[in-house]
Amino acid sequence: MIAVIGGAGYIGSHTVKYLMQQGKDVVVFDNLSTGHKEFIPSNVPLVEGDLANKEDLQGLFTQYPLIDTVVHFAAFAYVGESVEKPAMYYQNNVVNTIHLLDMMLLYEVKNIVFSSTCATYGNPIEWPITETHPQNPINPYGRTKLMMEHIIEDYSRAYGLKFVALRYFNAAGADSECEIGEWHEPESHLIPLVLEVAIGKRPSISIFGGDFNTIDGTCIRDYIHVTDLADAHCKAIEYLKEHGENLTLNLGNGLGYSVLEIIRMIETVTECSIPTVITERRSGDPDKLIGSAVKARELLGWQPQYDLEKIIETAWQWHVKKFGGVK
Ligand SMILES: NC(=O)c1ccc[n+]([C@@H]2O[C@H](COP(=O)([O-])OP(=O)(O)OC[C@H]3O[C@@H](n4cnc5c(N)ncnc54)[C@H](O)[C@@H]3O)[C@@H](O)[C@H]2O)c1
Ligand SMILES: O=c1ccn([C@@H]2O[C@H](COP(=O)(O)OP(=O)(O)O[C@H]3O[C@H](CO)[C@H](O)[C@H](O)[C@H]3O)[C@@H](O)[C@H]2O)c(=O)[nH]1
Repeated sequence: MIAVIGGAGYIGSHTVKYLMQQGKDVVVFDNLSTGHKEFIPSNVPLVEGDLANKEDLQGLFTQYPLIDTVVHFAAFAYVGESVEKPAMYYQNNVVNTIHLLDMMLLYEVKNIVFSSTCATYGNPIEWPITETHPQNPINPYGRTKLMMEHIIEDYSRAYGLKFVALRYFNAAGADSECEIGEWHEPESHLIPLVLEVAIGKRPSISIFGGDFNTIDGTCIRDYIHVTDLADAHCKAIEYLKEHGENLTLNLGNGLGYSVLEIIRMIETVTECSIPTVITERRSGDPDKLIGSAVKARELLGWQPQYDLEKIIETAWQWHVKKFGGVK
């Protein structure tokens, strides 16, 4: 059985849906701090609990003794907030994750798939970024994730835990059946914010900086569909069971798009014109993040299915369904 920690959140809920479609046995553990109960399929049990409380975790592992694998999404993930409130981030992303690891050891659960991030690379020095690229995160959020990568490695060496650490690039898009999608409160990610302009909820999109060292002066990112991420998790779980070998993998499409290119693609897909305002840079934004996912393709046989247009189409369908009609 697979315990999905943070399974009511954006990437977690898409992974739960995908795992169920693959016939896996799943239980969700979530405190619903940023997740949504309605994102969990009715046939999947939810243990409402907080990683901060070891008793809640004991409850999970005693109630579901068949758990042999944990997929761990639960974390705080706003870069800006992590700069203002680092204590909150170190507590939830590091201390609370250590609780989870300790409880896994106590209940002899040996396999973990961990959500890491391209934010652990900081300002890259070469592209595409491979897994061996130096990791020098430039904000507390990225540092919490890098610390957890190291802690998990140490637990593996000393206590025999087996792990796959997945460094996602920019997760985007929604379930193609439009049952679930991206719903962060507050929303800070580019694509959903631009879609809010398209549905008339905001007058314009702020472009955070027009003087980056890129083709058009705006930041370049590697966007990867959330269902492609879900598929990679499923393959990572199978890999751990078959090979019992630790892995650290980038998950991205290997293609970079600037903020302006994203806005143009959204204008094409939505057939709406998007007013833009160039503002100050947001602190901690590297110019360009483009990942190499060659290792994930080779070792997991992972093949992303969604290009940028499909990513935006699914995000748009979900956005209109969830947040209202077109202006
Ligand atoms: N969204 C991205 O682009 C992106 C990119 C790279 C990495 N990540 C990582 O992926 C993971 C999931 O991101 P997301 O966008 O789905 O976030 P999310 O906020 O939608 O999901 C996180 C889930 O964890 C739960 N949670 C948080 N703290 C908890 C706790 N103490 N106890 C129990 N449950 C708790 C929340 O309620 C929520 O359901 C995070 O670890 C994030 O750092 C996300
Ligand atoms: O209103 C906005 C929002 C974003 N952006 C720009 O759009 C790009 C993408 O920004 P997002 O906020 O959508 O995503 P990030 O690139 O900041 O993603 C980072 O934060 C995520 C956590 O939510 C993940 O961890 C990810 O790995 C990490 O790189 C950035 O250049 C950002 O400056 C704007 O110009 N205007």
